[in-house]
Amino acid sequence: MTTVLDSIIDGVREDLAARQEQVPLATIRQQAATQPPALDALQALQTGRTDTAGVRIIAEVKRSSPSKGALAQIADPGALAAAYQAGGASVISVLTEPRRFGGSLDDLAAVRAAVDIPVLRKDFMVEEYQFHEARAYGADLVLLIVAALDDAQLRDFLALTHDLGMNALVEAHTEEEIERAVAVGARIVGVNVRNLKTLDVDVNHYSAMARHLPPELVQVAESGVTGPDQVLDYARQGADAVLVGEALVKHGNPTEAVRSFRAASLAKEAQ
Ligand SMILES: O=C(O)c1ccccc1NCC(=O)[C@H](O)[C@H](O)COP(=O)(O)O
Repeated sequence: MTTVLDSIIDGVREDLAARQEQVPLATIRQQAATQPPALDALQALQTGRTDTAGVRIIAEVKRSSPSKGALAQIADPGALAAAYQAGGASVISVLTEPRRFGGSLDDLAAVRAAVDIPVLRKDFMVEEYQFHEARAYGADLVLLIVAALDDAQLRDFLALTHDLGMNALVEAHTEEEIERAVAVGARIVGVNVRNLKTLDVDVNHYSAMARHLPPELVQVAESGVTGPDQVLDYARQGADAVLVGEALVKHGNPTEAVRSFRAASLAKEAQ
């Protein structure tokens, strides 16, 4: 059966083939090599569970989604990202897939130019070219979706990511996917409570999966945040960082939204 994830990836491959015709791999590699070194996303996220600064927020620039359609008119993604940073975001996530998410590499470049914190290229990474492209457009961190890759690809792409000086958010949904992420040496593991095959979102899924996450890894709770209470809940389950899209792009005041999410997690120890 063809899943939503399969059909997204088919589109990604078609678009990628067109881009590779325009800009060959050798050229994009050269462009990547001219970028300043990637910022350290691992450091930006890794003490979210243990220090007193509260859970780290990965704030997303998300125009639309397969599950919800259009979410927000984002006229200036750089300005939105700067507003997130002003609220205390630790990392900015930029969806660059155009067909279902309305994103682009131009969005990534605009965000890179507007902030001085790490930037995640959030896309469906299935070929080497995309990793050089991510770096060429200023990404510090890329997404590796375990469900979209076999073990050899996961291992090779993680190594390539590190060779390029970037970090990877390795995204799992099931216990088996967490085991695969750990086995290839992931340093930052996300549990997406959205099932990318069915699009079902179940925020309680995080607590069911969190117990399988090795404590030494950076742990990220992804999706399903509607307000500060959910951020606090993920923080209580041990998340170092929480990735938020829809709730932030729909909020009228993105700086205040990030600030309130961050502040909510500080209540973790209070009860
Ligand atoms: O958002 C979707 O509908 C979606 C569908 C298929 C694959 C990926 C999808 N979203 C990517 C994400 O995981 C989210 O953008 C991210 O975790 C933020 O989620 P949310 O805060 O629930 O917008």
